[in-house]
Amino acid sequence: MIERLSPRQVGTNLVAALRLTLTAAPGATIAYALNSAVSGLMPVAAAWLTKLLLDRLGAPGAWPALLGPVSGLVVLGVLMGVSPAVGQYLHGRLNRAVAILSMDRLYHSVGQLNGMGHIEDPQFRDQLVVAQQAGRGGPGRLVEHAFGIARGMLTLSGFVVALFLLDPWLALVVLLAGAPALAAQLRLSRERATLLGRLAPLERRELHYADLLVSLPAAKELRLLGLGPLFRERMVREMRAAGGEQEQQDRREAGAETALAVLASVVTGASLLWAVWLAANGHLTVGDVAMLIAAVAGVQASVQAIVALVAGAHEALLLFHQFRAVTDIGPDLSVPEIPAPTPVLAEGITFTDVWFRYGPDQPWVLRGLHLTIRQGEATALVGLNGAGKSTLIKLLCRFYDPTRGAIRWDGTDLREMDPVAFRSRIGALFQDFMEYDLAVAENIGVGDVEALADRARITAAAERADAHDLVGRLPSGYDTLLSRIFMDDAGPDGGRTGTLLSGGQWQRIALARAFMRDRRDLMILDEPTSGLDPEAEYEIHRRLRQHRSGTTSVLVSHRLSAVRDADTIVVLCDGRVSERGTHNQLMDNRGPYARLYRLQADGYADGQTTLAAQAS
Ligand SMILES: Nc1ncnc2c1ncn2[C@@H]1O[C@H](COP(=O)(O)OP(=O)(O)OP(=O)(O)O)[C@@H](O)[C@H]1O
Repeated sequence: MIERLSPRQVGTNLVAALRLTLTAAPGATIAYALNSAVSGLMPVAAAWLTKLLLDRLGAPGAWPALLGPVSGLVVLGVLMGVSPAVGQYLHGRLNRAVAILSMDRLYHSVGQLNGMGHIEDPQFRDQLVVAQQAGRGGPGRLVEHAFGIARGMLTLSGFVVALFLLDPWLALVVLLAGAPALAAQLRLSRERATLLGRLAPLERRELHYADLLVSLPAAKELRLLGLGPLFRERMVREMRAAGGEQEQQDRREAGAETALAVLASVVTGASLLWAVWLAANGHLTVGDVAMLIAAVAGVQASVQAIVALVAGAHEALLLFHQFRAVTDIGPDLSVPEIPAPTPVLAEGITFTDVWFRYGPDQPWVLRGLHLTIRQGEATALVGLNGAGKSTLIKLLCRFYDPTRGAIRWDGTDLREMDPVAFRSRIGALFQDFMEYDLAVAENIGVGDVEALADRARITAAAERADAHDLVGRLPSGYDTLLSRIFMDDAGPDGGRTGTLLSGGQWQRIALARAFMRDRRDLMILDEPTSGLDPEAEYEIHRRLRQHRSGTTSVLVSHRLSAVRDADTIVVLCDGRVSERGTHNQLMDNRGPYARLYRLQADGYADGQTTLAAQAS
């Protein structure tokens, strides 16, 4: 998953990271660069001043001449003490600003995914995990490493020049001794980055099990079925697998670093011997020896620091590349440069020979479906489990494009429209609606974000969904926090726990959310009353009938009594329309609809007979 980068990719990623930091924190970036440059030159300056001091110490009456190097060393000492603290502060500031900007960009790009294809793709989700990790500290780390390398290069060049002046051969040997370290660290950093990619699926599964163990929706089944130990054991298994991979990597790193440390010590020892031998034979002064020792140690320290920084930068670069792969991914549904307008629906929506499957390796769900949803009519979709009703709804919202065939809005193919503009024409209640950990008013208001603060519209939507009375009974009415995982600390008395609703009560809130968009062209209701008690269900359907005149609606329901007065009932079977018509027409047809309807009606009749028998 994490591949080798070409020099061009290295360059573009570095430029992109620098641009990101300059946008996020221009002042801190420039100050950090200057601080790095100053701190890079300080060790060399200190070594030269020490050499000067030592050489002048031997000369008679040298006191005035000593003042220069001494005061230089004092100033350097102060700078050396201050520079790391300043660097750390600037780095923290830079990192925080970059993390905010990169996470904002990452989630902006994820928000640009206009379909469901990528978000349901496990490979993309793994890539997303790496990008999330890289986005938080990655770009900042990359720039920090890049400046660190520049700082190290400055120190290194200073010491190399000094060493060359004293002994060119020694300079060459010390420099060459850094080459194996560079090669080894580059290899290790690539391995570390690849490891992150391999760990992503393990970590996602581990988090999934950990989440299940404390999740509120799973809590009941977990306790009743005793699933805790099973999921805990699976979580630990994923952690062990990830830990095993990390352990192997750590072992390789420890081995390589030990070998490199031994090599460095051998080079230092040999250079020291060489310097002492030269001094003993009168080729070097005491100051030269001090400079040579400082230069050998300085070159080695800066080569080591550069090698470690290059390796770190390499790893950060590979991760940043993944981050950019996600931020540059672009929309997963094609949108023409100049999209067709999305006019008010005048005639209807047509499905022409629509074939659809969720992926090339998945079975066909819709198989040559022809359907017309006429403007102003109520169309009901019925069919057995897995017949493709929810899939049809998802295509109707353009969460996916048909694999073959076309869906047209008043004759315009949905693919020619901008999905965002198109979806703003639709109101929907999905079978798997969301229960947001927000206040009631917000839970309803998000149905039309522009009206989030419009209490009158929120109340009207709640009244239509038969939810107003229920909200009135909650501790803070529309301001009640619907959550058991957050405290409601925004209220006047603060620190109150939130409230949890029943399934049917939640469904009414979700229905009210859908009604926030009731002036749109198309209202989609996928099993809107499945969790409601019979009285509430009757009431909601009565209101739906009352309000739907003139609006176009698509209703999916297994409760056939709820769909019997739709203008058209469409029966889906095996991804095709098997019959369509009004309730009476379909009953006369004696086809699948009539059979299902009788089955349900008989169930109720049997129940009534039994109840009557029990009563008598
Ligand atoms: N995201 C998905 N990825 C892969 N396959 C899917 C996905 N969603 C649904 N399917 C498959 O598509 C088929 C049709 O599912 P769909 O949810 O459309 O049926 P349905 O008629 O709404 O069923 P139900 O009455 O149970 O809600 C099923 O076989 C299901 O496994």
